[in-house]
Amino acid sequence: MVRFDNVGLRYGMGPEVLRDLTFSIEPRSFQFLTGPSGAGKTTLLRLVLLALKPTRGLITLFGEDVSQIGGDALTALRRRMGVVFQDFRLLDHLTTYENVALPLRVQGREEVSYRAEVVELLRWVGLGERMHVLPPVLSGGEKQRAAIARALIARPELLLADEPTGNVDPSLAKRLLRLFIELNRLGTSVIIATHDLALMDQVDARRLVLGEGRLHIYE
Ligand SMILES: Nc1ncnc2c1ncn2[C@@H]1O[C@H](COP(=O)(O)OP(=O)(O)OP(=O)(O)O)[C@@H](O)[C@H]1O
Repeated sequence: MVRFDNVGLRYGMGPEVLRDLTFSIEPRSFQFLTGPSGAGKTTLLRLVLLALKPTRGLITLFGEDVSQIGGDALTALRRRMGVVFQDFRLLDHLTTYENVALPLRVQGREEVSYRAEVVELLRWVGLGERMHVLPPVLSGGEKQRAAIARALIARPELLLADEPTGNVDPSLAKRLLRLFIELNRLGTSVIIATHDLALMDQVDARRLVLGEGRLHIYE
């Protein structure tokens, strides 16, 4: 569902941050993306999300060469992905509940059809008591859980998560990891970018390791 062929990326006139990446992400697969700080994990996720264009090489997403499509078709591809950003990107004027329900509202669904689902997921991530407050009053860990719930709610085909357990304690990190595994079991491909070795050790999953611009894959 994602294929990179000899992809390179540089920011402006800077050095190549990613060099000759060739790999693919299979449907229903689960993998970690890791490597030292500054290795390019966020950059790679932004390429998959179509938030950045490669400087060279070919990216194929859901079978489409992304350099050949634009506008509405790109928006349609993006909607098939769920994302947890490092900085959460919650909308401050919407409640926690409304933020999490947003992907379903965008799909044009009626609130009666999803209300119970959103409330159940919020309870699962421990935000049952916080669903009617605005994001500015949430703690860092609560924001992170709201961002995760928003990324999962529409059961995307591909989920990208950038350090999704960076702000929570180990027991909650374990619980959130179970949520990602459950989503994967239901058919979503999952890519989790993380530094957290203890988290990775909990699952026997493929590891994509970035270093010096190159990718090494451990199956
Ligand atoms: N917008 C940008 N403009 C210029 N350079 C950038 C930009 N974004 C990232 N970089 C550089 O690209 C390299 C890779 O950054 P990236 O954020 O992808 O790494 P990372 O592996 O996600 O790091 P971390 O684990 O610290 O989040 C770094 O050297 C960074 O300074």
